[in-house]
Amino acid sequence: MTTTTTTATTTQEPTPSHPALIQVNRSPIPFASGAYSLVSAPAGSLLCKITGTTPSKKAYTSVQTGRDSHIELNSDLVYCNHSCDPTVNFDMHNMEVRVVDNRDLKAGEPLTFFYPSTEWEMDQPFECTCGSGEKCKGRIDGAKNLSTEVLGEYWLNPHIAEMVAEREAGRN
Ligand SMILES: C[S@@+](CC[C@H](N)C(=O)[O-])C[C@H]1O[C@@H](n2cnc3c(N)ncnc32)[C@H](O)[C@@H]1O
Repeated sequence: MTTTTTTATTTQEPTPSHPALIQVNRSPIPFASGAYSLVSAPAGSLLCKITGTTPSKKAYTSVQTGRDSHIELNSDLVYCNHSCDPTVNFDMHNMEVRVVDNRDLKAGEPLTFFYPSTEWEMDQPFECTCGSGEKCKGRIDGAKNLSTEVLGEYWLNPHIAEMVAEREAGRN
């Protein structure tokens, strides 16, 4: 008599870091995954504090926290993509993710921020696919190569605002 044993294989999803707040939609296409909001929240409100970070070198996953400092988020916040019409701000001085000031966030919307609001010169530039039409800036490589006028459309972290001011004064 022959016995056949079948072994079930399951793909284990990583444990969500923010199960009440963020849903990560994972794509088999490299760099095409994204974070989506599970909640609605008013403009300007605090969505979460940024915790559990570690200092790092500049990388496509890192976020700039100061002129010469970068961190790894070590959470599902890393899946927040860039948008030229973002839904949230990453405030790396107060370590907060807040809804943008000009509109409310609706459950189901992507959690996106304007990468040049934290990054001066990015490690891995890309052609933006945010789909924001005329608002889309095209190639995203950090604040350094965007005009002061364009940057003026967005909330900026203090380190980026400072570097823009220095550039204006001819020191950067
Ligand atoms: C920190 S990761 C964000 C999560 C990433 N989408 C993933 O699947 O791992 C940053 C990378 O995501 C991609 N990305 C983020 N926003 C994008 C956008 N608006 N257009 C095109 N690619 C984007 C770029 O490859 C970028 O280097």
